[in-house]
Amino acid sequence: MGRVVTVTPNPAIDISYHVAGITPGASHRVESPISRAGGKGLNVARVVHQLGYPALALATAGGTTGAELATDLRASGVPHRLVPVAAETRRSIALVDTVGGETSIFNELGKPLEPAEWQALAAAVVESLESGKRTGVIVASGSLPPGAPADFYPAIVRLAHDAGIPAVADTSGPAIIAAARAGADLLKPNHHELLEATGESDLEAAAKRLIGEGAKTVLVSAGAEGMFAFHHAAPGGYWSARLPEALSGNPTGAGDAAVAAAAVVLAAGNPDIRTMLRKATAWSAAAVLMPAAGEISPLYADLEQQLILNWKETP
Ligand SMILES: O=P(O)(O)OC[C@@]1(O)O[C@H](CO)[C@@H](O)[C@@H]1O
Repeated sequence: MGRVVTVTPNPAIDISYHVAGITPGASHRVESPISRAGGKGLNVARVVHQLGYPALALATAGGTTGAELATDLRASGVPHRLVPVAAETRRSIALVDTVGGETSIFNELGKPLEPAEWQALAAAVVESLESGKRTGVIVASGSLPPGAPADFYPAIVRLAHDAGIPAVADTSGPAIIAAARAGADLLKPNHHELLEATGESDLEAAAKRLIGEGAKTVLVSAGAEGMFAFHHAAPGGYWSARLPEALSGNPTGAGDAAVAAAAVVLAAGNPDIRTMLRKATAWSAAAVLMPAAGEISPLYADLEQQLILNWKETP
């Protein structure tokens, strides 16, 4: 199987605070803060690597947080290449209420990159494709920092297609529409990102809009409701998958685990939508059981056995 190459222009140092009972306006003590290299594409590469599949993470890194990100990534053993940038790498904070069951996420926007830094990141993608190692899929993940070139993710999709391999994009805002128009093989927005980016009020209409724009498959993660899969060759309906009972835990990175699963399926040259949906839903649920993003519980295979899969015909 070819490796999964992930591209993360706007990575983050992810800080997770687990607190038993969060009261807005109150002061809280945090016993065991977790701090690690994050950002969607790094989480995808971590999960792919954890499950023993080949991965390469490409990302930017700058300033002290960038140095911290580099140290943590090195320690993780995930194969990676970091493009040095002048701007300080951002932080993202997840507040997990272990009693209330709610998680709140605070994503810094990130700082603008220089045009030469964007070119260096794109060049790293080209070099990964030209290296002797076979790449099976390219995954472009995460929000873009302010001032990012609108064409960056579409350009990544084109690079993948020129190399004859599929491209996945997991992002938000106008970048999702741009990736769809470039013909991305898979888009994986969450429910809220999907409605926000398309301006639709209904999940099905919104996903079909992305297919209409040019995306081949749209996987929508919808928390406790599970996951929905729309495919361009099956316009008469969509698949859904969910567990009999939703799991509680830390949902940060659950979507990235879903992307990791879908990327492994695509890289193996088996783009069957049901296989992709099953694996993506199970890995995503297994991520909720872990304290921080970028890893999944070994229970993922058991969870896959429990899934309820449905095909819904639509007019
Ligand atoms: O600002 P983005 O890129 O949309 O989200 C960033 C982020 O919250 O997403 C990951 C979880 O999916 C975290 O590791 C990370 O910091």
